[in-house]
Amino acid sequence: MIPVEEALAKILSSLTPLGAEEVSVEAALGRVLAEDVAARVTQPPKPVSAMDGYAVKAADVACVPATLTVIGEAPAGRGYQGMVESGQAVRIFTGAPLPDGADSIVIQEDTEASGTSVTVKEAPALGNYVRPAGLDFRMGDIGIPAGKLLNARDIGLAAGMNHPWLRVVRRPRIAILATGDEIVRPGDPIGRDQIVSSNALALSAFVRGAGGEPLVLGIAPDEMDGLTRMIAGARGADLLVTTGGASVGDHDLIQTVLGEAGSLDFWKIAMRPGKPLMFGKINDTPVLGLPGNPVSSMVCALLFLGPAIARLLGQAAKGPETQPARLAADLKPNDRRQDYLRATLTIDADGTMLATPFAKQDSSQFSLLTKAGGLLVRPPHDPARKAGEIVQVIPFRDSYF
Ligand SMILES: Nc1nc2c(c(=O)[nH]1)N[C@H]1C(S)=C(S)[C@@H](COP(=O)(O)OP(=O)(O)OC[C@H]3O[C@@H](n4cnc5c(N)ncnc54)[C@H](O)[C@@H]3O)O[C@H]1N2
Ligand code: MOO
Repeated sequence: MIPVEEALAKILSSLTPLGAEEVSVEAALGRVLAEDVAARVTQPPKPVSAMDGYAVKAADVACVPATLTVIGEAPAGRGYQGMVESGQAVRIFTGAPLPDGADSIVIQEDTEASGTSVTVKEAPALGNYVRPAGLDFRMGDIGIPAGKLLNARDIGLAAGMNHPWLRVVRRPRIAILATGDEIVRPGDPIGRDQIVSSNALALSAFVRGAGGEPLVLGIAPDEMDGLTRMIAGARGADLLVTTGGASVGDHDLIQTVLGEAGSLDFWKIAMRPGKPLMFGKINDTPVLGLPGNPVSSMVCALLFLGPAIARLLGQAAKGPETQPARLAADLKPNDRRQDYLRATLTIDADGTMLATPFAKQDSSQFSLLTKAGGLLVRPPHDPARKAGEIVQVIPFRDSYF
């Protein structure tokens, strides 16, 4: 058996980041930026008012009250064209350009208007409520660095920097193939001795959440010809993910089929759940073969598929992060496999995270994976643990997992 880290390193070393494509800025949420976003405008382009009021010369109103002649109006988007001379003011609104000759804004609450004149009652400091040109950014400033996963704030800044289109890393195309004569798609007639497939759709959701483009190929039978034909559907994908048929049974054919058409390593990984895992290539498409047990396939997705997608997206590719938590139940000594126990995670009175592993941990129990708040990680040969001891957990933080 090989350790989890070794398997992950092998997978990552055989994947290379994908190229870029252009998408509209509004379609770029959740995409990875392929090149720096530099401002194509200066914002604000010229000095503008930050308040509704009057544009004045500060020197004119150093002694208050002071009465000025209102010579015109500057609404946002349509600035005053003339020059403000001594003794004059321009009625101005938030976002409007500061008229030539004016240097400060008096807010309307500090004035009294009467016909074509205005009396200023509070003296403004020089530059009061004036936003200088380039206060936010200047032409050429780098707003968002390449490699950033774009969120709504980034979309706003990129749009404000005048980018209708952005170059982003192409979404990894991940083909997903479930295998097994015993499984049917949800909603299809369920034959005698058959069960409903959960893995392919769970993996599809996982891929989408992680930034990939899933393509569910369907369910391949436990028979060479059918399996070979279904695998051919993965042509053009950046990665083929299979579930089931990874073990040593007579009907576990994935390894044989893939091995004949490409190259495939079969590993036993020192982890539970998720011991049998395959990795290799077929027709130059990398293949990740996950175990069929539903919880094993999802834990393997979290540990291996997530980082693999991150690598294809050119992002830092590493396993999920752990954090300390206080154990809420005693645990027996662990054997040589690294354990990933489904656990509820709660916060106790002093703010410490409390991990309560479920008593049953069979890798067929998807319902417990959904109830869990995270995985309690136990290293190989971890000694018996008592409630109250500190352990490491992987909280399910990603909104899509
Ligand atoms: N003699 C041994 N038997 C097994 C070993 C072993 O080392 N020696 N390993 C066990 C472990 S650990 C695992 S994990 C499983 C992995 O088995 P496979 O990857 O070959 O998967 P299958 O046999 O096809 O299925 C296992 C289990 O999962 C159910 N399944 C399969 N696909 C789906 C799906 N899409 N949705 C829902 N459930 C699915 C399937 O019906 C089986 O119950 O092997 C152990 N055996
Ligand atoms: O790896 Mo299996 O996942 O222990 O059931």
